[in-house]
Amino acid sequence: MAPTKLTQEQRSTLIPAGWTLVEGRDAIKKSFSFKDFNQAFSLMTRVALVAEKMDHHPEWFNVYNRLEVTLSTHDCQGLSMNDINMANKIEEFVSEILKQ
Ligand SMILES: C[C@H](O)[C@H](O)[C@H]1CNC2=NC(N)=NC(=O)C2=N1
Repeated sequence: MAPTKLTQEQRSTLIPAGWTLVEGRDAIKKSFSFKDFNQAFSLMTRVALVAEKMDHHPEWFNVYNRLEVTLSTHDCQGLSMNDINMANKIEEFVSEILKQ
């Protein structure tokens, strides 16, 4: 089924901590900072595998230990539950990596 845009109610309750709305488009973003490139790329490889499984892909920009992630759903031109699910998955991986 095609994804649908989140309602205001869903936006206010489901967007995880630290994710902010992007200006000028219906998307959320968050910046992460790791110890080194190895940690940043470790997150990216984990996310890449999940993205393929979910058929939902992040936009991201990486420089060494820093990663900026933007989530939005092209199929509905805005935020959908796929973005919430992906953001939660990213948070889970980040906390695993930061524990190491
Ligand atoms: C054809 C394919 O299933 C779609 O284009 C998928 C792939 N990955 C996707 N990723 C994102 N972020 N949004 C989408 O709408 C999307 N759609």
